[in-house]
Amino acid sequence: MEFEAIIGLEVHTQLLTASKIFCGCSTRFGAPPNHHACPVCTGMPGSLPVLNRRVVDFALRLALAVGARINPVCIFARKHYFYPDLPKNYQISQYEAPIAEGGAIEIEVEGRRKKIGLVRIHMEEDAGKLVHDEHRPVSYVDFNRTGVPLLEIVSQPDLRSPEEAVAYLKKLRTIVRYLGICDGNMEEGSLRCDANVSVRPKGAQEFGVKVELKNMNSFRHVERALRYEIKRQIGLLLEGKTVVQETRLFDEATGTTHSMRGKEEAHDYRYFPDPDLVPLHIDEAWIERVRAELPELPDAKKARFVEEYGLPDYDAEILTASRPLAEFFEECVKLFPQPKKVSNWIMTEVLRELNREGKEIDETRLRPEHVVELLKLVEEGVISITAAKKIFPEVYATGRSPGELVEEKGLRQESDEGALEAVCREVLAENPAEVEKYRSGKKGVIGFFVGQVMRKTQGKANPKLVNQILTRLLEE
Ligand SMILES: Nc1ncnc2c1ncn2[C@@H]1O[C@H](COP(=O)(O)OP(=O)(O)OP(=O)(O)O)[C@@H](O)[C@H]1O
Ligand SMILES: [Mg+2]
Ligand SMILES: [Mg+2]
Repeated sequence: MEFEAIIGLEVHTQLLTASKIFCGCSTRFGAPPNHHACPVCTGMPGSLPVLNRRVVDFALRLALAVGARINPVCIFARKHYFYPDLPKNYQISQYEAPIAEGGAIEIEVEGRRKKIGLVRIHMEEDAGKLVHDEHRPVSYVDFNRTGVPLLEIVSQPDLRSPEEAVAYLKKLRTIVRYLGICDGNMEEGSLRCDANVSVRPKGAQEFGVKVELKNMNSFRHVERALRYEIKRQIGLLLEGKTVVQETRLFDEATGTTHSMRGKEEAHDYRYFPDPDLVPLHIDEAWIERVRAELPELPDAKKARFVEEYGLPDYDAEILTASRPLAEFFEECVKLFPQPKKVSNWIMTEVLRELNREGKEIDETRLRPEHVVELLKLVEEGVISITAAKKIFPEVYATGRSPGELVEEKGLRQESDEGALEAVCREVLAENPAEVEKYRSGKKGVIGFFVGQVMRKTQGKANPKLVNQILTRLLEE
């Protein structure tokens, strides 16, 4: 029997606002514990929350970017649960009437495009952090994160494989980064994902019982957790057992999932409208103000790169996956209007360095001028492409000028015609048999001659020029 997986993701994104969602405390990461906490975010009696307007702006940006319907009146609700990281004993979230509903995110897996529907986007506050002492039976609580604004983005159960789930997550991360509303760092927890997954016999209409997976802090973990869980559920069904609805934690050491708790029903949260926060009215003018400031989004940018620069889909996809990278590319093309050459360089040499360091282009010393200077040096025959590749890592690491490094390392190509012709004549004189072959029609031996010239010049001869000179001498 064949099975298919059904996956829906709940993604939490921490917003890049300066202050928290309902108070003026800083959201800056890395302060000593409990230095960004006040009566409001720690839920002291008598304190009152005041909504941060910027959070709404950010939520609207995302809603518009994914084509969601914005609710003209949205409501904050209390979601009750008892856990020490949330001192109020409820989380301010949204339940009925979230800020936006519907919309979709387009993904591409193995060349196939697919729209993944969204259920809703809502605003809420983050909980604090529990720190467990390894040596003593003690836990500490840090409220710096309590009240940091989050957007929760809930997808429809439209995903059918771990690969699709990862593609969706990556796309969502690209979008929030483009919008400048979240840094999308999964390791640091500014983008977190709960994955809901069930399996059913292929062709069945009804969904199976779902399990919610937590504790995956990288794309790889999401993929591994889902893969394991799908296998586990299929195994149960094949044995005639049933899947229980529950929350399971991913264990990265073993690549498995284990039960954390049975899934409480939504009504256990006793949601009700927060009486301290009035319903939020969002008028057209507000929406239009936000819309006017939206940047070009990844899909549009990709289409434009194909259209305007004549790039293959593949290049455009990779270059636009990061907004700073796309901007870097365009800066280069302005100075060196050969898009494919620029793209090739970025997709190989530049991305190799970035991936190795796990960095974004704007976190490095590399500037568009560096890449352009290198490409021009190659174009003008001053250095070989091999030499350009050789010095690039140093340009990248130090931000030094390629021209300077070329001189310092003596990588300048020999482009003096007279000098090169002398070497060419030498090579031809030393290889009369090969010359005969050439003259009898075996033009391919020219490669051999070029190789010999390169050897005699320690690789510094300009190969294009050598080729020209050799052809001229041989045809004489
Ligand atoms: N049978 C199913 N199999 C897989 N995924 C499902 C199934 N049914 C629902 N889902 C997905 O589960 C997710 C449910 O998220 P939602 O936030 O609505 O509820 P919740 O998980 O109960 O709430 P909470 O925010 O408290 O965790 C959605 O992404 C939805 O697409
Ligand atoms: Mg949810
Ligand atoms: Mg959930």
